[in-house]
Amino acid sequence: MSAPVAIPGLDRAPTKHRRLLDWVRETAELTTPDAVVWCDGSDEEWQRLTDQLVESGALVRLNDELKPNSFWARTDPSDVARVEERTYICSVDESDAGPTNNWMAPSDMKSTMTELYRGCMRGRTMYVIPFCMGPLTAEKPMFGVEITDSAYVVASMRIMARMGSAVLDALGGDADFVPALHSVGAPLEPGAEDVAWPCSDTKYISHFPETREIWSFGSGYGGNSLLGKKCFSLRIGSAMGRDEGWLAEHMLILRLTSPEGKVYHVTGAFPSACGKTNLAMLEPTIPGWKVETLGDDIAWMRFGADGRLYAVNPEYGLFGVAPGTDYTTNPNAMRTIAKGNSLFTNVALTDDGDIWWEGMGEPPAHLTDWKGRDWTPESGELSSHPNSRFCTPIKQCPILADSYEDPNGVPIDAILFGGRRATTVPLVSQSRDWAHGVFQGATLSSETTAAAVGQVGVVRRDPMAMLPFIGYNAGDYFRHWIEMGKGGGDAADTDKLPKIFYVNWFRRDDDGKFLWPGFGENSRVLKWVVERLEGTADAVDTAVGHVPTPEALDTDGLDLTREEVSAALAVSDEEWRAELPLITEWFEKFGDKLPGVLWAELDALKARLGVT
Ligand SMILES: O=C(O)CSc1cccnc1C(=O)O
Ligand SMILES: [Mn+2]
Repeated sequence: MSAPVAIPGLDRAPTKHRRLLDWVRETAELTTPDAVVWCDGSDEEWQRLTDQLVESGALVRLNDELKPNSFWARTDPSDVARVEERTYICSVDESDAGPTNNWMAPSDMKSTMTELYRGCMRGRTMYVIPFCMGPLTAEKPMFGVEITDSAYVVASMRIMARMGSAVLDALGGDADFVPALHSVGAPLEPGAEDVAWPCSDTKYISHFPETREIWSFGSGYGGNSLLGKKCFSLRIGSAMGRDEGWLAEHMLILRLTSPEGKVYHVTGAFPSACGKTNLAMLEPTIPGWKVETLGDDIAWMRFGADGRLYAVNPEYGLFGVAPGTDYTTNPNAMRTIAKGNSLFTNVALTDDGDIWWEGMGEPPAHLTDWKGRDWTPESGELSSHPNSRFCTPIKQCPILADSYEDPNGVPIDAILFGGRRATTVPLVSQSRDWAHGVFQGATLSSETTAAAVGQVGVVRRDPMAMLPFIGYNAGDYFRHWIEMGKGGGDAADTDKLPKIFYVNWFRRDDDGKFLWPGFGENSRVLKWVVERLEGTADAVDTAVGHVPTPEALDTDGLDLTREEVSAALAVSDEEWRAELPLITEWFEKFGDKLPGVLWAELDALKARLGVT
């Protein structure tokens, strides 16, 4: 039995949690950091870490007058987005990962990654971050512990999740937690000068659903390293939901209040960088309507005793796409970041110590771009990376709903599935019933964005906007959605289920011009959704669901002709007949895993389109 390794900080663990202590020790002995720090989430810790990051050149402190207690970071240009081709679901059986996930046998992945982790934290500090996804007051708090060698990750996790001493205390001596191991994969040789953004060309973002573990190596950025977000709350969370009868979804949550004072809650699933944050923080353009935010990216939905589906946002911050965000497109996001306490990554830095990105109107005469270079409007390049992000506390959002911290969540009245299609998909349609809504979600299609490495603008299936985040076989995931449609809680009544709608803000005319103004005007679509819930709005029964008549949509004050509104709402049977073989090809990927009810929905669509 080798003598326990003496690593400073390892034995100053402020916990008696045996499994946690053993895991931290094993990891320290494998990765051999110079020190271990148990993160407490305090202001002092934030100050110490950000000072250290500024000192190392990883962060630039912004002008306190302009963005108090906020910082600018630049990644290595090779580490700018989620790496889907290096993201793995390592289920015991390959069939449980399914055709939309990369798979490696758990034992093989662990052997491979153990060798990568061996000594990888040399010269660095190993931080232990106890965190909780969702309120600590939940009946069953969803604990995680992230081990990382990145102080940037610690600072970001303090914004994005409940973390530190309060979580460690709540963990007690034996609470369950999801162990999440992260390293930037860049050991620091003695005397070597550190780089501002350490990372590795070798990247693995691996998930072990059966044992609820996460192992990440080589990337310091976003969903690859803030492991409470996509890795825990969606990929591991979705497997938990499958096993326990709830849903972990890539959805915003908003509260909508009508002029009459009636309150509705809406969740919306939109692919990455397709406007979830904007919709979650919407400023309605129609009088008397109010939107309040509960979350912009992730929703956990469970049945309440009353048989309604209740949603909670497990996150504590907003990690939004910066470019395109400004006081016209998302004033509430701008007001949130204006309060400070935020991190900005891969945006541009102004000469007076503020941030700037494309979409903020006229650019300053000079900027420092996301690569650290001098930039002028004549540079001919973007000042900010398309996937650059603001990371800011959700509590600073001026329209945060007062029910945000309710551990039971809010009752959902409507679910929106949002695609990003230039053609074919109408502005909004209501599903015929739950099964048809699941069919709409399962066949959601979108043009790809910069949120993930790869080509932009390619149309791909993105079921429930969860394609990169389903932690198991997508065919089983569709089945789980169908099962959820049987209702739950003490009053399992399908009438209590949310109604499902399919929206598309991105349709264009033949000249490529958007047919719908979007942004705050999307409140008009929310109004029609509510009126459908109340049974007061007209609709045309089309092959793809109930679509508003042009008159049923409140377009007062909009500079749109009736023809333009009709074009946005149009359902072309010919265009949808062209979709049929693509949907068939998509469904065939899942073989016998695909629920028969979805084949039946496709047959019904064919019949409505006059295809035998
Ligand atoms: O994680 C990243 O690097 C960007 S991707 C992302 C970040 C925040 C919220 N959602 C996403 C996404 O891809 O859906
Ligand atoms: Mn997202």
